[in-house]
Amino acid sequence: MFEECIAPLVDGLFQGYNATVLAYGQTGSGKTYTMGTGFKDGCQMGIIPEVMNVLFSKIETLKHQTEFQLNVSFIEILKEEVQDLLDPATLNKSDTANGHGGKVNLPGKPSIQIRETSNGVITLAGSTEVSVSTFKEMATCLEQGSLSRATGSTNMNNQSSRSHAIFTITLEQMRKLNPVFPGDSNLNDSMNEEYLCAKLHLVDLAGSERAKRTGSDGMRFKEGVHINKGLLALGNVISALGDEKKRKEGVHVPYRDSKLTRLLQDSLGGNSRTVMIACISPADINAEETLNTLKYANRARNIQNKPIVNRDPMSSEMLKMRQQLEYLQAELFARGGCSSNEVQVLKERIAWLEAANEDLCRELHDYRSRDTAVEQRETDAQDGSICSVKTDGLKRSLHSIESPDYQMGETISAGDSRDIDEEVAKEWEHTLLQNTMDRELHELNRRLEEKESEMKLFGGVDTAALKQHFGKKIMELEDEKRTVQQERDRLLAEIENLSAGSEGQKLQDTHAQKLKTLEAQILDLKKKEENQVQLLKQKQKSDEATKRLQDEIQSIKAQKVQLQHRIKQEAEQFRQWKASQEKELLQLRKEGRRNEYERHKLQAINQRQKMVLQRKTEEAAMATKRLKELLEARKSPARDNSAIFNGNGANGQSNEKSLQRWLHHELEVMVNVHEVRFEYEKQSQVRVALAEELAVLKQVDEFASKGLSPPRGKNGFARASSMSPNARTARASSLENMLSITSNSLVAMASQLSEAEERERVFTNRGRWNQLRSMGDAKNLLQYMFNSLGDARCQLWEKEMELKEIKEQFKELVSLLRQSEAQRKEFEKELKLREHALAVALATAASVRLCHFVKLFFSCVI
Ligand SMILES: Nc1ncnc2c1ncn2[C@@H]1O[C@H](COP(=O)(O)OP(=O)(O)OP(=O)(O)O)[C@@H](O)[C@H]1O
Repeated sequence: MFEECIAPLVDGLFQGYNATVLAYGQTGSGKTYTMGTGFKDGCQMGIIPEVMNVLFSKIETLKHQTEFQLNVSFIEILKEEVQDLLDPATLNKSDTANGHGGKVNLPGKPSIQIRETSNGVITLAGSTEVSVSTFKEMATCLEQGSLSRATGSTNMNNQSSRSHAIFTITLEQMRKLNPVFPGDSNLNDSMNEEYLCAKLHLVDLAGSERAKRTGSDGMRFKEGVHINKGLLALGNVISALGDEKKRKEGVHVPYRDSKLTRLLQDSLGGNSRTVMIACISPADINAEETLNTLKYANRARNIQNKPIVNRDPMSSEMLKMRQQLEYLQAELFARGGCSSNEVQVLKERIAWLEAANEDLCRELHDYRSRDTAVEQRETDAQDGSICSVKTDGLKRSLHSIESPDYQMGETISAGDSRDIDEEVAKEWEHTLLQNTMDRELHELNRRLEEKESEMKLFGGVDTAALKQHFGKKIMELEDEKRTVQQERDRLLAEIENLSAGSEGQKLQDTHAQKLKTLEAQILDLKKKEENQVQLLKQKQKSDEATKRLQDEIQSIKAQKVQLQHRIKQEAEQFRQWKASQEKELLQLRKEGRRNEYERHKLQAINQRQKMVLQRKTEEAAMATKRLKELLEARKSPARDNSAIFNGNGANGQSNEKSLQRWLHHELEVMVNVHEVRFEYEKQSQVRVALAEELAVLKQVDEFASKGLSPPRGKNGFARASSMSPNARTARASSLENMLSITSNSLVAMASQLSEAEERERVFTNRGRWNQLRSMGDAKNLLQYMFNSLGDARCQLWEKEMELKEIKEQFKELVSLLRQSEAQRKEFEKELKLREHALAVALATAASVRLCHFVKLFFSCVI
């Protein structure tokens, strides 16, 4: 953990970054153990001793180039009071005071105050800061402070920390920097130094605790209340900082609610790199606390700090000046002595700037023309002119939308397919537009980056400083020129005054020589001055070019913002359109599903009807066939009769049998005719119903084709008009099919019936009994008929009895069914009552638990 989380913070200290390590968790979970705040007898366990090790070994390696100064302070917050653990006065008393809250501020010693400096840094006024230079010294401080810290025994920890402890290491460093002017290190020492100061807070918080579990009472209980209060305030701060929503809303962060949060203000959301260690217990009895700690830590993860390098203001200023100086040095060095080169460089720069400017103008023009084209496309799309380009992708997507299944094909018919066309075209158009705009944005970004990097070439140049520098230089040159000119004038005057003697001649020569040199100097100075003026002018030009470049960048940025805004708008419009489309599609799908269901239902009805009809028709056909056969058999009565009555007249018994067969046959014909007539009537009724339904369907279709709504309230119209056109067609064709089947069957039956009637007419009156030739035959037949009638009656009676029995059984079944239905209702009622009772019981239990929790919460707060 140290390598992963803490070592980088220690490294950061050397770069001037503040850091904080916080250990948080329930009592007895190992915070003190982890932090090493219980450092005793040189036993090096925990983070603080480890930090000390790394710190001193690093100082050892860097000490030849940096001066270090280390200070430590160690304080604790006990019952909302800040106590100094390194105060020599309290140190002596610690033996007696420790562990039992016997800590009191010594009389005369002002208590430690938390202050905030003008630049928002939190300081502790009155706390002892011990300067240390070795590991041992620092370890002594830690050990002494740890000994002075308030600890006490609870049920959950033998040596429970009763306060929040903060061990602070302040690292000050004075770094030697490389001199700006090589070989000029004696110029100003302070300019070649950098001062950094960083603080590392190592915080061992007191553990959150529940009085019931820690078994604390009296003073220990009061301590616990204070501890929880401080932790609650810390929780509120973490919550305000860690909740993104709250952060965005700018919710007030209650740092001032407790001393702990006030002291850690910088560490939580401020200028510090902070690590929070969540100490948890693996015991299941602590599961709730463990979960709370993890939630706490999870929230703390979202806090965003803003660490900065803590350089002292003088040092920062110095750094800035150094950078400026270095730049000027470089400029001077680049321009020194070779003015024509310099002019050349400037000229090149101007030419390049002008070319860049032209490029920018051209791009701007391109962009504007593209922008107009996009706008044109937009207006076209609004006018409803759908893009005529139909790519493969478009066709594919059209196909995929059209294909799904029957009901979609049914619902998305002619008119709807146009909608799909429009939808796909719109989607396609949106993608096209979005792509174009994205490309444009990308292009703009690229150019902006290009321009900005070009600007950087100029950006680094402090033009005002350069101008000032050149102005100063020109003034200096002018001064120098003036001095030289004055010298020359003086020499000229001297030459004139000198007599023409040899001495004078000699002096004159020397003066003339001097004069020449001076003239040459003046010329040289003039040249330099001109060069400087030229440079200044070039500089101005380059400034103008820079300004133009800046303007261009601004304009590109404005365009970029506009484009981004349009992309956003377009995306939003498309999203809304898409949502409405999806809603419509959903509606259509729903309708489609309904239609599909209807279609299946109709199919099933058609199928069933058809089957029933077929069965009936088959039965009718059978009856008709039988009738036909019977009638065929009766067509040759003479032959039969002769066979019956003449051929075997001698045999009386066989004659009797023949007569009986004849009677049977006659009866069978009669029954059969009855059956066929019955079937005929039934089928006629079915046919009428089918024909009526078909007529209604056709009328509804007619109305629909005319765009009218069919008359309301008319029989069958409502059902037919609720059907989809396709379903109507399917039903109509099925009806026609069934009609043709019934027609055929009816025709066959009608022909047989008419034949039977014809025959019947022949046998009316006594024609039927012409078969009987003698009284004996008649008596025999009558006897046979009487017997048959008697048998039939007896059978009828038996059947009636059976029917009666079945009816009785049916009645019993119905009453049983009613009883079981009543019982079911009773059960349901009872079940509902029980459910209600259970819900009430649960709610009561929950409210009791809530009350208990609230009570507990208030007791903690109090
Ligand atoms: N990782 C560990 N390995 C071994 N012992 C541990 C470990 N963590 C904690 N302990 C032991 O558990 C006991 C309680 O630990 P510690 O005092 O650090 O808890 P704490 O969280 O600081 O409690 P409190 O909040 O009450 O001060 C100590 O005896 C400590 O030595």
